[in-house]
Amino acid sequence: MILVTAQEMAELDRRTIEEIGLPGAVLMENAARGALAFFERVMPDLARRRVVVLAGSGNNAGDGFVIARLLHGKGVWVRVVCLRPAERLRGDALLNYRILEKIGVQPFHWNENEDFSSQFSMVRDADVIIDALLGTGLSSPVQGLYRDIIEAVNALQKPVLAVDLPSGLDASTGKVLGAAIRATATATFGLPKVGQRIGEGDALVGALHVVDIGIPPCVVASAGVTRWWLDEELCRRWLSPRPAETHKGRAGHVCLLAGSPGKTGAATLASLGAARVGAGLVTLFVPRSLNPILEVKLTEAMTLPIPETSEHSASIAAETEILDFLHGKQALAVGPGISLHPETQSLLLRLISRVPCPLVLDADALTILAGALDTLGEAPVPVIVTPHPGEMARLMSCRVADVQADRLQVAQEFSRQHGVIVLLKGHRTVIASPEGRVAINGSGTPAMASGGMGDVLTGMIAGFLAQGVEPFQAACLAAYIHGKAAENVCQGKTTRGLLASDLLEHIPLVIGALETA
Ligand SMILES: NC(=O)C1=CN([C@@H]2O[C@H](COP(=O)(O)OP(=O)(O)OC[C@H]3O[C@@H](n4cnc5c(N)ncnc54)[C@H](O)[C@@H]3O)[C@@H](O)[C@H]2O)[C@H](O)CC1
Ligand SMILES: [K+]
Repeated sequence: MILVTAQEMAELDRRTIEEIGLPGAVLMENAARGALAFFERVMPDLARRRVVVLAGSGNNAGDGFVIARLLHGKGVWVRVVCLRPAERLRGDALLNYRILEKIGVQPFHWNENEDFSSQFSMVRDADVIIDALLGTGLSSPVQGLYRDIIEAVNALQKPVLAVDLPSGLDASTGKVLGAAIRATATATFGLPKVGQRIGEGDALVGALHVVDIGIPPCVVASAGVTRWWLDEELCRRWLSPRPAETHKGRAGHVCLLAGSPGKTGAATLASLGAARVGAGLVTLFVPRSLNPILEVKLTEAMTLPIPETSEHSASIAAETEILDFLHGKQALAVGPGISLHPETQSLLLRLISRVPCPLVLDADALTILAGALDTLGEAPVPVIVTPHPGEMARLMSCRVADVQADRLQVAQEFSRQHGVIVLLKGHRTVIASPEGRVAINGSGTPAMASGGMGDVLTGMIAGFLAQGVEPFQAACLAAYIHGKAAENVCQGKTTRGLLASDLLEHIPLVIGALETA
């Protein structure tokens, strides 16, 4: 599903109203009705609860007024508390404020000159609070009364149902501006906001539901937004079905350069990750003395013993043999466990500028690359780099905290700067492409924080590349399926003890579920 910023959503609203002719009041009515239907699913006994709607001064408040009207019509005990005078209301919000008055639901207006606690008692006595203070119109850090109310509501530890966004959350960045509501659930309108999926948004929205308010698909399509939330629906679209007459020669040949003493597991996991997403053939380039070990650890994947250094890592002498072998192959993954031996470093940098097939760089290859970023510009093929936050910080010469503070921006900046696809790992993995496409992964579990997970992912990306999936989508599919496989192993029962090798047999099952749904 597409993710939009506040500005993009406002433009979709504007075009729907001004160019298509759907009145704003209709959108508001659709928004409120859809939100209430979702809220009633989240809280089936809502009709028997005492509900307070907290209203601000814009159309988010307008949604709240309509929800109050609908609740009143169902005989629900509902009160509306406005933080701003009615004179501040405009347009559809004012229209629905007046309608509320006419049906006998007189909103209460907060008086900043009177005692906070006594006025707040109405909110404190409610069973459920509906947050219609601020939506996509948030334009500065909340302060004063808004901040006091938000912090007091959060302190109540009562169910809070957010209209469009938890108030105080920036829809475009996921940053909290001053203070933000911690919602039990959020009904958002039209399309999910990128800020609900990154930064602090993911935690603050609670259960998120997208309400169709009637924005025509043609308006969404013409907006040309290339930012996605990676979910089952999207991955199903991007995963082209395998033709019946496929044979292993048609499913691509993945090569990997991985492994060194003590790191044969990384090479094994990456090779099996490639095989498990359906690559036809897999060949692992491995330092000669380690070959007997990998011959035992691997069955389906082949190995090619290559010249090695005195420390049994890949040697610069392997360059010609590797490049010769790569002709006619469809993808190369380099990095898991290759070591930082100077000769291995030289081999990597020479391969990057000569490799004939799409290239995935991970782990030690990224550490080596941090000292030679210009090499990326010499790559004659698409390159996908898969840093975790620490490796991203080294590549960007910044602190890890800077990476994590703005993951989307950091990934997009590096991608554009170096012309590579960036898969920035972590909670909500981000995939960015040089031409501006970006995706946030919706799958995964904290149990994935264990060694080897990245090796499997690297192999999976290479495996999709080998099957002809275009690089951005290959990285996205691998990220989603990798996380979903981990979810399926854990089944919500654990957040620790998951082994990277546990994922392997679940990968084809996740793919199968995507293909058959
Ligand atoms: N997405 C859709 O198709 C629809 C969305 N709807 C709702 O409309 C809001 C956006 O409405 P807007 O009036 O632009 O903004 P808000 O209601 O979010 O608030 C703006 C309001 O608040 C004041 N304000 C801004 N920042 C602050 C602050 N830090 N502290 C205090 N007050 C602040 C600002 O001056 C304005 O007065 C969207 O979220 C949906 O809920 C439509 O209802 C239907 C179509
Ligand atoms: K809100």
